[in-house]
Amino acid sequence: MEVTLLQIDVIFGDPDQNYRHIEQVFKKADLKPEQLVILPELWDTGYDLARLPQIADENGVRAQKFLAYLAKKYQVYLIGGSVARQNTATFFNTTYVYDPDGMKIGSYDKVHLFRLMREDQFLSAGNKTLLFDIHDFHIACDICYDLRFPEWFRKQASMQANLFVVPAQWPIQRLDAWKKLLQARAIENQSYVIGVNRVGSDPDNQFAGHSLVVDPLGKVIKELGESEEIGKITISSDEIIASRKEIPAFSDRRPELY
Ligand SMILES: O=C(O)CCC(=O)C(=O)O
Repeated sequence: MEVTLLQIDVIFGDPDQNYRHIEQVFKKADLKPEQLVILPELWDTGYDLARLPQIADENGVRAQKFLAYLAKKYQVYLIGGSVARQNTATFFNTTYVYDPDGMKIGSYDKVHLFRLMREDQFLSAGNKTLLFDIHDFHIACDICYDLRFPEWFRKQASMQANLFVVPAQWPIQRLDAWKKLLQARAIENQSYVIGVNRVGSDPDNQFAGHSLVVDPLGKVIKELGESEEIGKITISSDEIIASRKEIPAFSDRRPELY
């Protein structure tokens, strides 16, 4: 499966500009039909959480229309990073996923809220997994801070996930943790992990970039830099089968002891 990572900057609190920017990025991304395309976290508003009542997307209507249009126009599978979604008086950090006909595959609300960036004060947490098949991969959607919760990933792996996609706004001062956690989740679940981070800064943080693709052995097979960049890679489910055959860690578990 061919994958395109759209590592972009996000303009703080300005959805109109961010929508325009993404349209431009798609134009120059040289996308091929049936590819998987991935955006970063909160690409519409950034972390302007205090202004969510003014700028969040009511019921995600605008984002869903836009992402469906892009998926159909470019004939790609699209994991649409995440957007700030308003549901009456409540706000969520929500991923939408589309197929090449522009049909929605599903949505995911970020489950673990990141206190350091005040998500707990402004957002509500989701409580459901999102798993779906694209080509021969069983994909789980996670968002940024979810990466710190191995139990959550293991639960998805036990539901047959073998590719984890993690859109993020991960700050640069914890770049080491970003890379190591992506690798750890890949190794312990013998799965691919793809992290798509934003670049640039907002009033509180500078973001790390370094979007990463990690193979089921934990090897980094693609790493982007610290500027806007379009990353491309081909991944194969044969690698998952081979690594699980060589080291059958799933069947060697002793759940009765844990
Ligand atoms: O866990 C971290 O260090 C970063 C998490 C984060 O930035 C987020 O969830 O938005």
